[in-house]
Amino acid sequence: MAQPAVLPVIDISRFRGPDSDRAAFLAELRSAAHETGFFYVTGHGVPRALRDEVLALARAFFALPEHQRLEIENVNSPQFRGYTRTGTEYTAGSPDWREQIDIGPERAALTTGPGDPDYVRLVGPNQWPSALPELRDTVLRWQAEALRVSREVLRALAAALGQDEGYFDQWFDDEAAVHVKIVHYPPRAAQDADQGVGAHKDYGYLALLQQDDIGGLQVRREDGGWIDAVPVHDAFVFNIGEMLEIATQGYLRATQHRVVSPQPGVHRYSIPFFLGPRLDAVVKPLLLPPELAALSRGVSDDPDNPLLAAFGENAVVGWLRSHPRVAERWWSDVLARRENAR
Ligand SMILES: O=C(O)CCC(=O)C(=O)O
Ligand SMILES: [Fe+2]
Repeated sequence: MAQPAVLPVIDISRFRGPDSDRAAFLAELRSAAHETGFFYVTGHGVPRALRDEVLALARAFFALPEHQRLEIENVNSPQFRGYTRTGTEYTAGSPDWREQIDIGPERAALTTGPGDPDYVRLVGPNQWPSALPELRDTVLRWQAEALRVSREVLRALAAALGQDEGYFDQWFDDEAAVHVKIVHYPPRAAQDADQGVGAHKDYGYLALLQQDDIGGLQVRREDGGWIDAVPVHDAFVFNIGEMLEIATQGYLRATQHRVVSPQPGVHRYSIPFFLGPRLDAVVKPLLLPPELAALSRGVSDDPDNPLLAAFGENAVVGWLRSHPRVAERWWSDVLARRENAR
């Protein structure tokens, strides 16, 4: 099969358009999601002003003096929310050259008892910088819009897979475990040190990305080459997460991608949004129409990073692994219990 050089563009407003166009729209979406697992989404209705505002605030936050960024460092947060410095996150054994803020659903922490699952401790408030008070309101509005658009894309995907469009809805209510990152990729430190973020797949169901106009995101092709996800005006980049790969037994695929660091003197800002379900969600394989099931490729599970069908436990394992300092400070009892159980 010829390898695509550019990612397909999906106009999501066609999903609510004339009935006569529905089958063609769903076929386009299905092939974009099955073949590359990455596509641009236009027609999403997120106001330009909000998208500009959130990027402008991202630039303003990362321009703050370090002590003001560290005011919201994630070690302060039992829920892994807040700021992480450049070079402290690793992908495939090498440090990623980016700094970021992790933001989740804005909720009060729950009081937990001995019988509660560990994931209940992931529920809680975000941290917001006192030096940039506007950030909270703007990011929460953007988060709500990203949730709206990604749920709509998920409904369209359910329909494209021969299900009722509400098939996934029960796991994606107001308690869905969504995750926003606000990311700054500083210029590369040396010409060959270009790992903004190393090659990886996203977990969750879908990821939505708002990027600025610098570029650097690359998507793995089947033949091992890379496609540049060049910035497209007014479009979000969408990709399939590992949970949808599991649910479709590999009919949809979570494609690897990476970010190449900007050139010296150039800074890139991006805002990824990961659509996770409720923490108590359990992923069940869906029953695909036979003609699609015949094209399922199975789930490509990594023995170093096994995927669990129970979403909340998956999230706990992922956070404990990726932020050991937060884990030691706030989750030492859980770590000890898990260690003893091995
Ligand atoms: O910043 C980007 O362009 C993509 C980031 C990404 O892939 C991630 O954070 O998972
Ligand atoms: Fe990613």
